[in-house]
Amino acid sequence: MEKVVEQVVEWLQNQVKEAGVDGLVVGVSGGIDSAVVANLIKRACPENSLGVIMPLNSDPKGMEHASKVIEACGIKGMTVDLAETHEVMFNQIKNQLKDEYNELNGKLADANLRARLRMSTLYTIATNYNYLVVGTDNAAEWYTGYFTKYGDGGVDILPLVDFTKGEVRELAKQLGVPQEVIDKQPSADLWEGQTDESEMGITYDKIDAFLKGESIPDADKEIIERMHKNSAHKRNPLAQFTRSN
Ligand SMILES: Nc1ncnc2c1ncn2[C@@H]1O[C@H](COP(=O)(O)OP(=O)(O)OC[C@H]2O[C@@H]([n+]3cccc(C(=O)O)c3)[C@H](O)[C@@H]2O)[C@@H](O)[C@H]1O
Ligand SMILES: Nc1ncnc2c1ncn2[C@@H]1O[C@H](COP(=O)(O)OP(=O)(O)OP(=O)(O)O)[C@@H](O)[C@H]1O
Ligand SMILES: [Mg+2]
Repeated sequence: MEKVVEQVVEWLQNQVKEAGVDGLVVGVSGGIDSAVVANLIKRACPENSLGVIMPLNSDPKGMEHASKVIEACGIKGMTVDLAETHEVMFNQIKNQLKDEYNELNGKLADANLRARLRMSTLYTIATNYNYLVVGTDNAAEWYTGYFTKYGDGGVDILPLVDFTKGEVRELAKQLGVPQEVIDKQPSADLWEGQTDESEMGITYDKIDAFLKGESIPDADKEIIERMHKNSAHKRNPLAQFTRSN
């Protein structure tokens, strides 16, 4: 695992060099994926790496975990609370929609706006420091499209995209991520009580097994293949939709 860590760190350093930037920034949620990325960017750019905590009426325990992650890896930290910004923006949009506001679609739109406000915050900070925005999507999230287009999917580089969720857990152990962060249920934290596996209707273990070419029940395979097909537009945004293609 240490060898794998070294390879990813070297890759990150090359990305910084090739882009001609000065460092790297990531949003730190208190979840395992961003904890791993925070550790990796600290190793890649010890003096020029930043973790941003962006609470948005978030679970306080998660924010506590985010602070612990930043402390444990020694990365520079910053907090930008987005609750007020989100409330103002969502209410203004809702007021304009008036009686055409759709409660059901509105819940998802609200959740995705949260992810997109975080993306905007990270780019504002990245531009200030001349850093790249580092994404946290792993292979399971990327394949299924379980991320918000131009939200947490709106990033410059994706160091974990080749690693299954299980492999991310191995990396987390190797990097000394706090055990409580490793052990908790993955959650996008976009609404109260949300967990990735309950929303997707499938476990990460099953998605990982599928990605490794192992056999899984047909019903699970169908879920994964449906998610993959429906999210093709997210993995290659614009390339297939420009008129020149
Ligand atoms: N065929 C197509 N061609 C081109 N564009 C297409 C399209 N179909 C939809 N679209 C566009 O894409 C939009 C839908 O995509 P998107 O906005 O991403 O929204 P959507 O995929 O509906 O929702 C995002 C999902 O990712 C989850 N998520 C988000 C953030 C973080 C995490 C996490 O794990 O932490 C998880 C979230 O809980 C939710 O299940 C549509 O509103 C439309 O604008
Ligand atoms: N409150 C937050 N503060 C800062 N960044 C956040 C916050 N919530 C989400 N993010 C960013 O969005 C990314 C996507 O969230 P996601 O839940 O997939 O990853 P995670 O929380 O790191 O791990 P897990 O999937 O195990 O919960 C996070 O990794 C992080 O970069
Ligand atoms: Mg999370």
